[in-house]
Amino acid sequence: MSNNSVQIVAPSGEHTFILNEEVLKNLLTRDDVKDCGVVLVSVAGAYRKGKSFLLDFFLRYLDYTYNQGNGDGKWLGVAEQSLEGFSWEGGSDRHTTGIHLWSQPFKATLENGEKVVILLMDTQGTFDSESTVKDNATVFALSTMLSSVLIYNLSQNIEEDDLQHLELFMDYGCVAMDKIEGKPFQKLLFLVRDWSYPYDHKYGIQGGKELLEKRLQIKDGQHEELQKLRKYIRRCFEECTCFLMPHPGLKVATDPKFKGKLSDIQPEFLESLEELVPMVLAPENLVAKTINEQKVKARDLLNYFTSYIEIFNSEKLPEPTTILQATAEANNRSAMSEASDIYKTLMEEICGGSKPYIQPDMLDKENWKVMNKALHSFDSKKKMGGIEMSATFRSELVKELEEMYTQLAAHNEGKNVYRILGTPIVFLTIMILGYVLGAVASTFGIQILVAVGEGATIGAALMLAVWGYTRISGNLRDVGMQLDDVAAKIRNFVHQNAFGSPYHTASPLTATTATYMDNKKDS
Ligand SMILES: Nc1nc2c(ncn2[C@@H]2O[C@H](COP(=O)(O)OP(=O)(O)OP(=O)(O)O)[C@@H](O)[C@H]2O)c(=O)[nH]1
Ligand SMILES: [Mg+2]
Repeated sequence: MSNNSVQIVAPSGEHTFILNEEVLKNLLTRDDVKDCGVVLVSVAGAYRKGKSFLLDFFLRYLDYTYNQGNGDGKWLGVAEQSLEGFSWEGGSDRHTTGIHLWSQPFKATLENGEKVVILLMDTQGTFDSESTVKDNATVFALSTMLSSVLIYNLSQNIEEDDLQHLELFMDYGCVAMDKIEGKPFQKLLFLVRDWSYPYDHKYGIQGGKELLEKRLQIKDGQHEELQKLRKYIRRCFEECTCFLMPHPGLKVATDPKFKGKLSDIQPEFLESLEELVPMVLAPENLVAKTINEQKVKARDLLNYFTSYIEIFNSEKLPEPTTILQATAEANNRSAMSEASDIYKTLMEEICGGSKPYIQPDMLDKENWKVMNKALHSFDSKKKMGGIEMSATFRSELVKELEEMYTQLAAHNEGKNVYRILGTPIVFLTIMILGYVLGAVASTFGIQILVAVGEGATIGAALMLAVWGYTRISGNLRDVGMQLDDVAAKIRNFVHQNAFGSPYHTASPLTATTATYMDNKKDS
């Protein structure tokens, strides 16, 4: 595997986080990736509990299955191979900081035919000695909000405080549930490492389900807060499950020279991996990210990352309503950038750089059609935040498209040979006509017309010479512009008399913001 992990969110000293937007953009807006759905698998939880180590087995599976196209189940690799990918190591101090993604999105097709990319996310462990509550909440929030599968990595058991760390999101989910369609999050997998009681509940998914059932049970006499938390965990996630992992053996846990060789790992740990990893990543088990029942595309993720980082950096700990607001804004912004992309692509085909000049009136009509298509794409997306928020983003979109059109129209004008050469053509034409008139008039001996013809020829030649001088030297620019003006007036006069309308080169925006807004009301 020639790829590596990239740190997309980095701690910045002041207990805030910096988004590495450039790297994330390169990853998510690649042409072959940006329009795909996203399966984002994130592993979060306390530090030093084998999160990065586990993800490297996920990588092996993805590489074997999706890059090499194998399906024979022999993805674990050979006994003596070291385990590489996301950086992991032994020791008591925290290792991973911020948030990392694997630099290669793996491509897959869901059973419904939808194309997706699978992204793996490794996160900074919570509760190390250097992080504040807010640092932990930020990393955990980003994992929860952005992933379609959240693997909550726990050590030995599911304890009450493990559940309480989910509380912020359950409050968010509770606020969100009234405002959005569907459940706020997709899949939550409690992964219990070093499970030591297989005689109570067996290793694997079955034992995990039994344990989770017990831990999420609502009992009489239980504190109201505990009951509420349990109810919401189930209500906020479409699927909530648990897996019990055996201890990997002393070499893994205590040997500083351990490099991840399979031969050094307890066989029952490897057997559990063979059950766990395909359960998350096999083609038939992939869960794509949705928000408000809408598929989230790779490029949309960028908007969500940006919005969430902003609120988590700017407030002490954001209120659930603020998180919801940020989600709704990112959701509208995604619809907006998709519409704007549609406009750009379609207009590029009509008047892009390599396309020839197009009549301004025609361009205006095409713009009207394309703009309506783009706005239709925005309008037809199910959006969060209500009509008012969507109307604000819509008018921002219209403004953006109009600005793009002004630039495109100006660029189109730049290709108009007649406009560039308009002034000299007018003066040259007058010179030729004057000369012809003089010649014809002299044949018939009409002296007055001879004088007019010669006067026109000399006058036009003089104007042409002065115009040429102003353009070449850059001096007397006002005079040059006045001559352009004279030529334009003559041209318009002729056009008006010949075709009944003046010749115009500038392309006025006939479709204004108000017109588009009216259009929306009608539709
Ligand atoms: N006991 C135990 N140790 C494990 C397990 N999996 C990995 N380890 C060991 O745990 C140590 C830490 O592994 P990492 O993957 O770096 O842990 P992490 O959770 O990513 O740690 P941070 O990045 O600091 O949050 C390594 O020495 C691994 O060999 C496990 O299931 N049980
Ligand atoms: Mg780690």
